[in-house]
Amino acid sequence: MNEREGIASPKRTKEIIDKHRFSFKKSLGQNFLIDQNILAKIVGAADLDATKGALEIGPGIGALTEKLALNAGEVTAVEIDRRLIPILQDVLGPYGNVTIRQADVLKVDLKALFEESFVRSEKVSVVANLPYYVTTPILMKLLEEKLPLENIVVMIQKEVAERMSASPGGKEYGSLSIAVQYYSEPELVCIVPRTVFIPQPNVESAVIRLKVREKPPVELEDEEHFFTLVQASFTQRRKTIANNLRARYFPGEGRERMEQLLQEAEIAPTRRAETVSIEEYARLSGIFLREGLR
Ligand SMILES: C[S@@+](CC[C@H](N)C(=O)[O-])C[C@H]1O[C@@H](n2cnc3c(N)ncnc32)[C@H](O)[C@@H]1O
Repeated sequence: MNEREGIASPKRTKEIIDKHRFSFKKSLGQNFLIDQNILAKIVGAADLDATKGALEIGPGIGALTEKLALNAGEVTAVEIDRRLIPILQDVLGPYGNVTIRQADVLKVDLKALFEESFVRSEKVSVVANLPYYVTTPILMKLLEEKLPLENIVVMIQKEVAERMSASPGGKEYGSLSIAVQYYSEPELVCIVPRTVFIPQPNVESAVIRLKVREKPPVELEDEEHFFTLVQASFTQRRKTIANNLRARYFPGEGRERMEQLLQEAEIAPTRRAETVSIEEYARLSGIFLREGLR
């Protein structure tokens, strides 16, 4: 192998694909990276060293896995497509610190996987070029399971990255921004053109880093209640928060009580959900719980 090019060059990728007669499956979000600079940016953003572990989701033919093997201590890669396993074993053979697992990451017991895979690592990060059809379920699973993670550095659809990192006040800000920001501090690393993939995806991409929080930014009595209330607030984006919440919590009743509760949380009832901060939603959730509104 040409060490400078690594696996991710158009020529090398084509050689591997031809050798193994591999055909891409669109349904599995298979768009492989063929650009060394983007790979370097992804790995750089994860802040890895030999004392740290890396979990990759969807290694494909191993372009990013190879960089992780060179930059981290223990590396585990979970790939759903059985046809890729012999290819990965072939191309990653020279690296003794990589373990390949064939599985659907959404069905994996991640806590058990972490215990088995990262015995020597002081910290672990997830680093991946994610399959776009399941980006949000994968990220929410990683965050909600409260795994001992340092960073999650992922290539995702640009539009989703913008929603995850949006601040209150804009049209990108919604329940996804709030969920992701409750568990992590997102930062957009770079925008990525379609031309660095084989085959090229239909959408623009971005690399985002989620620095996983040790402690949430707000203290909640009941996380489930908070997220239900946030979802309900965004039911119809054109409506005010008062109208959306009234429809969910007091269907058919007058607006007065709803307005009082919002005012108690220092949220003007005429505001829209997209202007309300995490702190304000947390306050409102506490007030609703006190009133028995579930
Ligand atoms: C966008 S490609 C990235 C491939 C490679 N990491 C790269 O950057 O070139 C996404 C990969 O995720 C795999 N994949 C799709 N769904 C998956 C799932 N539920 N669990 C694990 N891997 C999955 C696909 O087979 C594919 O290899």
